[in-house]
Amino acid sequence: MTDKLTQDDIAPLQAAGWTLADDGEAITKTFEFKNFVQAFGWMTQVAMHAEKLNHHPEWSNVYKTVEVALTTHDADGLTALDAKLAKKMDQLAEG
Ligand SMILES: C[C@H](O)[C@H](O)[C@H]1CNC2=NC(N)=NC(=O)C2=N1
Repeated sequence: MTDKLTQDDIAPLQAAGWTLADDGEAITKTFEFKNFVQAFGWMTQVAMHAEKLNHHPEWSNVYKTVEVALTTHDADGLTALDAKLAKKMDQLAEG
């Protein structure tokens, strides 16, 4: 099992707009797109990466907004997999 992230690992994610949950066990972010197709297209791309990583987001979509929470259930907290998926999500949202 991957080690838990330290505050030093989490700081750059917070700088990129991710919010640390009060219990420290998840990071959250709200992604806003131009329209539903952009939002759902992004979710589809992220889903392929999540499956490849075997690490899956908790998320919900309303029209052009996607609310995301990342945590590693197996570790009851944040691990490198969450950081990796968060970065991928940011990258795909920019492009
Ligand atoms: C059996 C399977 O490998 C595990 O359940 C994986 C699947 N996807 C997962 N996704 C997330 N976010 N956390 C996990 O602990 C996790 N575990």
